[in-house]
Amino acid sequence: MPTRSKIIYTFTDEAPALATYSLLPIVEAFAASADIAVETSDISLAGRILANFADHLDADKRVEDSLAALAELTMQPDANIVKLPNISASVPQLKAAIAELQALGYNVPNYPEDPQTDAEKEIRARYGKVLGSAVNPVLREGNSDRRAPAAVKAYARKHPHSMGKWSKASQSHADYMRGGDFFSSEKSITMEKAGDVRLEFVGKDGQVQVKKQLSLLEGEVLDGMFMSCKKLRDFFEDTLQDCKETGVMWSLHVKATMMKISHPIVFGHAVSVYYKDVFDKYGKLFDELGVNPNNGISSVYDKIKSLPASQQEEILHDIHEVYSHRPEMAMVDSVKGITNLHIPSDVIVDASMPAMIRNSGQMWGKDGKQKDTKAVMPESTYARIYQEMINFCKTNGAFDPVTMGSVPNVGLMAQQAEEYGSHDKTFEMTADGTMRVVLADGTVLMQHEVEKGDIWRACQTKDAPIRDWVKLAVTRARQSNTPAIFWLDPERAHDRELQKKVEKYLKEHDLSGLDISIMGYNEAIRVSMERMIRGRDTISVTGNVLRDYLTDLFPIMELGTSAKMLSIVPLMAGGGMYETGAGGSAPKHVQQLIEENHLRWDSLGEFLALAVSLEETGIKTNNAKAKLLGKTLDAATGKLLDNNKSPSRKTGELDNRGSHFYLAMYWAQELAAQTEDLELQARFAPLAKTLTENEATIVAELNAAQGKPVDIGGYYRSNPELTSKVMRPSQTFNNALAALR
Ligand SMILES: NC(=O)C1=CN([C@@H]2O[C@H](COP(=O)(O)OP(=O)(O)OC[C@H]3O[C@@H](n4cnc5c(N)ncnc54)[C@H](OP(=O)(O)O)[C@@H]3O)[C@@H](O)[C@H]2O)C=CC1
Ligand SMILES: O=C(O)CCC(=O)C(=O)O
Ligand SMILES: [Mg+2]
Repeated sequence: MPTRSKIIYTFTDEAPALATYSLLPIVEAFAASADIAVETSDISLAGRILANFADHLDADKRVEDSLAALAELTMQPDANIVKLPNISASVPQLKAAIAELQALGYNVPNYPEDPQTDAEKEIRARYGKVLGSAVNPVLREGNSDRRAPAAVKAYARKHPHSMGKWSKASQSHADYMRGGDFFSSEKSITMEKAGDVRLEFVGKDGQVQVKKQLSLLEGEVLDGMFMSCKKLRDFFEDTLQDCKETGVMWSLHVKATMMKISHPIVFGHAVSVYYKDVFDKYGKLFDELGVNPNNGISSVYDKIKSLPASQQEEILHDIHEVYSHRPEMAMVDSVKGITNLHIPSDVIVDASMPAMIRNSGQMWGKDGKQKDTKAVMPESTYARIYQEMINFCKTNGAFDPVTMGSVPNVGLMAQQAEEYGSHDKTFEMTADGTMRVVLADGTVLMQHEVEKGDIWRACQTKDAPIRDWVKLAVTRARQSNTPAIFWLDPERAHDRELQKKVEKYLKEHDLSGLDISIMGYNEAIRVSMERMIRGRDTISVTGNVLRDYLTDLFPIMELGTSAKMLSIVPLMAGGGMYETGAGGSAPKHVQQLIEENHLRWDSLGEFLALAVSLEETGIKTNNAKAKLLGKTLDAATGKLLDNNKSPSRKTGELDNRGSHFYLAMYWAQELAAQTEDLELQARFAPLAKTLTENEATIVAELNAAQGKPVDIGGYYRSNPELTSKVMRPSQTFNNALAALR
């Protein structure tokens, strides 16, 4: 008998966490038959807060630091982790989670927005570890392989999702800075040998302030770049004037969650430029109150609550006045009056831009109607790809999911590559001067003249992940017999350094019969789209940010959502992490569950990830039963797609729980029908029979639960008993599953 192996199933937030309450009992029951333990690991936002403040909690309320344990596991060759998406918290979300935990009796400290004392600074630093994208960069000790499996693509062709029509007259477009942004100032070097560098600021008075010391490895690529605060603010003002003149709606698309230091600052400038009159008039008062535009206009609403009613009304009146002379702004929720600038985590570029493009290039205005939009994305580095796609749709019309090919991605992300690892090397300048990168021997590697308010950052990309990324690209090209394009822009200093390495490492592989090329971003996306509308597939091999953007952009066009992607992270130490989908944690879905007890979250990403995870367990531990479980799970998923048993968006129809029931039934049927393993056949035959015979009863029980509000006792840390009850409402199904054990 093989040794008992372990799959770690992460417990996260929002919709995927809710889905876990229903899916995990099924997975545990099936996996046990192959002697596999499925262990959960709580990396939810609430869990991470508690783990970081264990010393503030009573002994019975302490939790272990699961993220740290998982991070260690990624370095082990036997790691097998199914990673669901988690909240990357903005400051307002973090504060809401803290308040909820405090109300539940957890004695965690308040978030110090303006820390003064050493104690406050220490608390703030600890919360800094929880803020923003704090999980993925820690666990992603491998590069990324994301694609639509054949069965999923076939499903999308058979049941195409709706696509908004494109008009040649559409005024929608992407707008980005033409100078003064990171792209314009990027400098890049490759370390010839390992060495220490200092990132330092030299003031006008010659004073040197060391901001950060880094130990760089041989072959490591280091970039430095900055965004001019003045030019950014001028750019925002210009975009607003342009919208005012042309009548096009204004929207902002950044990634304040993942780019947790630089993008909230960019977002904050957008807020204080759009509402300039208000910030000019009340600047001093807002400073006293602690208003922070980086947290959105909601920060004003929040902080003025302490003022007398009349003064609050005056400020609200002035905010309202702004709308009369500023262009219309895209809404997140027009019914509730929540705009694009409300909080920084509502509009996240990787998901928001494809949603807009899929929607005829339009977003929703304050009257709830769709309108042409200027999509403002200050950083021009990557914004141009969206303009290319918009142009393409204007010329060729919307993409057709029935005929279009696919653009899978091989993304460089291991060891916090590129911008996504830049947070501890990102600084908002407090004075005019020079930022420079200096070797230990005093050699200046690069420098930039900066002004107060500018955002300067450095990015690191290690050599080993680059080499691994090239290998992964060649492997995928070979295995899928698909052309692969490295998206490397000759205009970018960083990409020129990368290109040298790509050319070098490609030589390590047998490339015979493969079609591998290197292109700038504009050309790469154009060629990929031209091939795509002719039904052809093209692998995009990209850096970390494009990985993120493209793995929502193309899947949302092809499949309607990125949740249906197979997302594998072959860990460099030999283990595997299987991410579910490429999308997020869908907060709107939780709202629908609470109001109507319907969960439209599609767990397809979880099904796909689990099948690979089981198969890998089987291969690595020589466990034939595990392999068979993986194979039959894949077949069951195919059947589920074929029979259209994915969750519906409408309350009263099959939802997440119903789709889990069908998965279990098809999986049991597959196991009962196979003859490779008679023990498994005998074990699952009774379950297959019970579920098949009781299909109508179970679906009726599941659907009958819907339509009424439910209480799960919390948002960030819901009550496990209440949530489990809500997520497992069919007694017939629960009993059948229990009988398997
Ligand atoms: N890997 C990770 O850990 C990731 C985490 N995130 C986090 O997720 C949160 C929300 O991010 P956001 O950018 O708004 O994007 P999401 O990907 O959560 O949502 C965008 C929309 O996509 C649809 N969608 C996404 N996943 C599914 C699914 N499994 N089933 C059905 N529909 C789905 C939903 O559309 P509709 O509402 O129309 O049904 C949803 O509203 C943030 O906290 C973000 O940081 C984001 C990306 C990755
Ligand atoms: O970690 C995050 O905040 C988001 C990750 C993400 O969007 C992705 O990897 O596609
Ligand atoms: Mg993403």
